[in-house]
Amino acid sequence: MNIVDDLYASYCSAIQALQPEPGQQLVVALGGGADSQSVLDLTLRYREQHPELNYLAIHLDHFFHPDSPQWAEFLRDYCASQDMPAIVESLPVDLLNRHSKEAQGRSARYRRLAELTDDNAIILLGQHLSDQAETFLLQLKRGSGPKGLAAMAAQAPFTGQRRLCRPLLGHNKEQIIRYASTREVPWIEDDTNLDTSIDRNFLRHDVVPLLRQRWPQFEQVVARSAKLCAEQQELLDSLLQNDLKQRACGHCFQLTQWQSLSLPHRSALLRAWLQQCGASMPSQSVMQNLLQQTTAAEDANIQVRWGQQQLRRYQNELYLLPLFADLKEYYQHWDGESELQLPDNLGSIVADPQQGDELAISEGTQLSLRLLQPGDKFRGQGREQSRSLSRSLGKVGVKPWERQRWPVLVVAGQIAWTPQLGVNADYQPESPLRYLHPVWLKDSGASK
Ligand SMILES: Nc1ncnc2c1ncn2[C@@H]1O[C@H](COP(=O)(O)OP(=O)(O)OP(=O)(O)O)[C@@H](O)[C@H]1O
Repeated sequence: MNIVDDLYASYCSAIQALQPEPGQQLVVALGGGADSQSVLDLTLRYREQHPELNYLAIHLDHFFHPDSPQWAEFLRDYCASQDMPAIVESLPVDLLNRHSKEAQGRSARYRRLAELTDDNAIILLGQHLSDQAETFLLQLKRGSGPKGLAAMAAQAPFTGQRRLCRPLLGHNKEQIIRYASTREVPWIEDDTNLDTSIDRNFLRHDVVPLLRQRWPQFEQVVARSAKLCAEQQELLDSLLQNDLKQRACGHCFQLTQWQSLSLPHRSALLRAWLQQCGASMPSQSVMQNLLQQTTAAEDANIQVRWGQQQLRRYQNELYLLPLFADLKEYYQHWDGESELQLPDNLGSIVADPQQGDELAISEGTQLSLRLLQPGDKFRGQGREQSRSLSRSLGKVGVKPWERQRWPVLVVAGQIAWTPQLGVNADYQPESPLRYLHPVWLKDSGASK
């Protein structure tokens, strides 16, 4: 089969595998290079036979190259000449030092692609066999396991019901160039792709050609390894599903019978849970630390942090939480009536005569809110003696990290009220004149 028919046959089977329904969006993510321009050309051919779908091309200009505005213009005109509906938009990226420019462009692009497309759109990307081999080698260089080495999937779920589809994944760069040249498809040559200080370009220009010289099938063979890794990962994920269902409940994870599992089993379960929660993956060393801590005694005070999240343990459960702000100094006056917004997603304090505890105050006294401090004492109603407020909260099941962020209402310098425990029996207002009814409205997620 010649390359023009061969590529089209692969394209058609990739799309058919997704069984698009009439009216469904087929979106070409257009970079402007030979790869995505070929995908666009294949899509135009497919449209002739399948007018029942909705077609769209999207190009997002990150201004990474001085010529990029001209490229955007060229792509807009080219799509118009082919009668292809197109969105060509600027998407500048605020570059952070931690990640490569390309990676940051990609994640900004994916976010915007999700916003610009229907919830069940099929988004077509131009990545091919040579990209796959490079991705595999990049993952190898990072020391990844099967999940990373699985590289790119021919089709993968994306946000909502959307799917990502890479119809060129079975063909290498030369074949795509041959296709584009034969079909007289114009494309943009980005000279930054020649910069071998970028890891991917180094592999593309200096490493893979050498490997192919010796082993002409190198890219195909690497793609097979990637596929095997993907299959292993899929199998592992399905084997873990049952156990995960029993252990995981949202952002909480049961450690019951934890010691009876092997170390790799524990590690795979924790990773699967974190992924299910949408958390960023911890590094190998953070993972090791976490595994060590989860096998410590049940009352061990586990606290493992990475990125913007932390894991804490309470009894036999692990909790995935955001990092908390330091609120030791937090102090806020309250008029006793209007809603008082607490910081760091802690919700608010309101007055609610239907639900609030009845707290007597004298006219003109100062009310203020702060968070629990070490040494705070509290005497429950009917109790003979005051005791540590933190311990009293612990007795009613408030978790240690919640206690550190627990609101306390102070009236004329005395702890008068705190959620869950109510009015402090040691608090004695002079000539009480009115009643407050404080209630804590927690934000969801504030004290999971
Ligand atoms: N600026 C962009 N706007 C929209 N989609 C893009 C853009 N850049 C790349 N893409 C899509 O993401 C895929 C992978 O990105 P990558 O950076 O590897 O592209 P590339 O190989 O440089 O671009 P091309 O496929 O256009 O040759 C591309 O094949 C294309 O489908």
